[in-house]
Amino acid sequence: MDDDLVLNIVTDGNLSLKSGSGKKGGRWTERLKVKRTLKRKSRPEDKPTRATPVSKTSENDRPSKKARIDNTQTKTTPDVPVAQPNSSKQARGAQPAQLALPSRPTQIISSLFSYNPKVEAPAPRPVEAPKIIEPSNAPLDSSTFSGLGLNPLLISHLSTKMDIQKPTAIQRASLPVLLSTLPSKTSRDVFLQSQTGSGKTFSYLLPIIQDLLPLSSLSYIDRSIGTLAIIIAPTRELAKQISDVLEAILKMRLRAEDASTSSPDTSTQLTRWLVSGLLVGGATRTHEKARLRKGVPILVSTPGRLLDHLQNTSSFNVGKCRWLVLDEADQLMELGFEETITGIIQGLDGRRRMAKQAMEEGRTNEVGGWDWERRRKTVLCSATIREDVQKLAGTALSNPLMVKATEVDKDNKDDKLSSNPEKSLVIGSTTETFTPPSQLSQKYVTVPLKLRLVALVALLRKLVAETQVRRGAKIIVFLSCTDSVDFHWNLLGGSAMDGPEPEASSGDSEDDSDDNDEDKGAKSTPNAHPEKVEAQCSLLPDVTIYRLHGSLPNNLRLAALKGFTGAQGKNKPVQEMSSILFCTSVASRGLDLPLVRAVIQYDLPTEGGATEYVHRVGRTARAGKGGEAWAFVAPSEVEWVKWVEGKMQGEEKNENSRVSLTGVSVEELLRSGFGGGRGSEYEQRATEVQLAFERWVLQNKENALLSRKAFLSYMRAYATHPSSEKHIFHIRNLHMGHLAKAFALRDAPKSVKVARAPTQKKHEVKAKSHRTSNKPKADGDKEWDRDHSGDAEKRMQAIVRAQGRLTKQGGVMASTGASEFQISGGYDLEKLVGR
Ligand SMILES: Nc1ncnc2c1ncn2[C@@H]1O[C@H](COP(=O)(O)OP(=O)(O)OP(=O)(O)O)[C@@H](O)[C@H]1O
Repeated sequence: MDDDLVLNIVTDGNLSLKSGSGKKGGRWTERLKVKRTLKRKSRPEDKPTRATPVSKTSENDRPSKKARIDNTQTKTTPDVPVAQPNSSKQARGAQPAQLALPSRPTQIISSLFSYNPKVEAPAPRPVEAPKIIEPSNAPLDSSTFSGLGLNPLLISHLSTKMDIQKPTAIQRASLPVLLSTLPSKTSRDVFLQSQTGSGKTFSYLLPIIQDLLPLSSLSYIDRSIGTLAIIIAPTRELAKQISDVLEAILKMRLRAEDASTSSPDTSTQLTRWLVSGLLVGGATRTHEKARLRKGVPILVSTPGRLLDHLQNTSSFNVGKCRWLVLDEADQLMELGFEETITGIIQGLDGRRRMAKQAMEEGRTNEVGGWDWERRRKTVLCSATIREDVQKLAGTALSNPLMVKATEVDKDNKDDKLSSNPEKSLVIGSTTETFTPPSQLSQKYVTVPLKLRLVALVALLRKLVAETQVRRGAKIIVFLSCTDSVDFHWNLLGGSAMDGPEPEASSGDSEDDSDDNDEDKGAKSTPNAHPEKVEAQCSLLPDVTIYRLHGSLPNNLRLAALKGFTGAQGKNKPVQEMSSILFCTSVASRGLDLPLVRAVIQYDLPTEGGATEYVHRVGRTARAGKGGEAWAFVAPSEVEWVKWVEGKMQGEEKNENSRVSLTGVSVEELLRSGFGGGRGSEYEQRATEVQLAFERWVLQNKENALLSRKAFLSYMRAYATHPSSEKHIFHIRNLHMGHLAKAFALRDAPKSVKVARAPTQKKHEVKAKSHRTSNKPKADGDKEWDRDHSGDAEKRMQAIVRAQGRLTKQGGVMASTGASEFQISGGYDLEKLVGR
């Protein structure tokens, strides 16, 4: 028997020591070690107790003794009787004699509540009268759409059909500029910058529609005029969302209800030629070409697909295009679309020149009278003015005006904007800070690694319970990688408190690694329900759980979003449906998911730092509504709180506008999630939940693989925090054994080594030093590493970046992964390779 096993087993004081003391042979040091161990075990005061927290939280602080878990043994917790797993090793009868287990063996599992690093209690919140915080992105009472010059047909439609009564600050600032009837040659491009959820979409859609609407009174204008406005969005989801809003506006009545009105805008008979179209790939090219040939006056598209049609679809009539909108510019840049956009602008210019020339030379059947002098107006929208966004603005915009909600707000008070729109508009503010809406309540909880999973469940239960009484709760949980999303979604959807007894080992034991891969299912699909995105969880009754990430096919991604927002509610109204979305950062930008009550950053952003944090929390507290943001912070990451507050605060020293996160203790959270009860009752309930999760992982090899994969991908994602954040997020600060608990594993998977970029390898080597075993890597792990060496999300971004580069350079693409990520379809890449 291995000495380590004896040393690390927490035993019952009544256990017989006899059999273990009879060790014969081996070196004398080993014999002495065994003797001492057994002696220690016989002293009751040496038994580890639950209330033995080990202190310190600083960088290299690790619990002085790790509660090693041995999944080859049967084990017990101090409090909770546990179902008996049939680990394969145990099934082979390797240990019982030496351990002299009680006749009805119970399982020993390291307690969730012992050996955690001490976490400093959050500073007590000062008791002060509740402040009334003015929402910073809400519609304004002081302004009306008609005062801004919006067409009465649009105003009436917004008000009666879309419940939009007053403009938001960015709409009040931008509409006068974008609706302005300045001479066409002097009209300027616009950079729209405003907080998340402040209504940027209406800010450009309304002016576009108002501009094109008068054409509807010309009898000879129909769809064959081609595309007059193009809106580019970085992802399919976003493009679809914009297209839905556009369609909703275009359903407007084309005649005022009171047709007797004297307004020329409302009395003229308008034709319904103004329709929208969506180009995002996925549909067959022939089908898309047919739609373009018919004519799509307002087009919403992702960049790659648009460039493809500009280069290859001759019937794409876009020579008269008057508007180009680049939405979510910061994400367009992050995904490497800069060169694609340059290509699009060149393509549009080229088509315009050709169309004009054809007209001048009489080579076209089109009717004359088009204002060819009018230049195309480009609008760039972004929540941030980062350097790369400014770079894009420099390329795409000509002589731009910057419209910012706050600055123009100040000016509006003096009534200056309407008379001189350019006065307050400056480009290139360098002291820019990016803050969430003021009414958003931001909280953080410092959670020891072992408690992460149960703390997440507790928080979800708390948030659901708080809102379910009155209305449905919609909660978004951000995770760092696709594997982790799949695991958590499957785990919550699959585990049951009274779940079945496990049938197989977790796949972490030595025995598994000796097995043939095919036998143990290592090659089976790791995702238990590859075609599903919807699940129910017994711990969260009446709540539907969805998942969303870049590796899901497009139809499932859209189904997840639709389901989450409640569009599929059967018996209940949308606002009463409770749902939770587990997702990666793919859902962090631009998506407007109505009624989101809370955003949980279970994993803090690995890329994008504070900006990404603000984008993610911006999925709630939209358009002046309330919302909560929760961040899970590990004990070694506490410095992050001050760091992110500082980033959001910027150079602003005004105490009244302080951006701060409120600390909540993990005990308080667990109590509220698992029922207050007396004393530490919540600990017992949390432990039961943890055990139910661990049983689920032990239940079959597929679950075990999901869990291990998620653990390893999490580690890889963690290692990608930029070097400027390494003082907060360093892999060496993570206790592997404790982290394993957060993936319902009873021990850390044996390998985190993956063939990756050199910088990452460095971290992985360090991570390896924390492994509980130095034994050679199991074959199964090698196989796994080879097959899953990259996090899907990262690969997606790399492919998209490469695509952006290749568009311009005509380089060679080694792999065509686009279809895997459904970004722009394999065809685009094949074509690029061919060029
Ligand atoms: N004037 C308004 N009154 C009420 N609600 C509005 C108004 N304008 C927009 N909204 C709503 O506000 C929400 C956010 O709008 P939108 O998605 O355009 O924000 P955004 O500024 O683009 O946010 P992000 O930067 O996160 O993409 C939407 O649900 C929209 O319907």
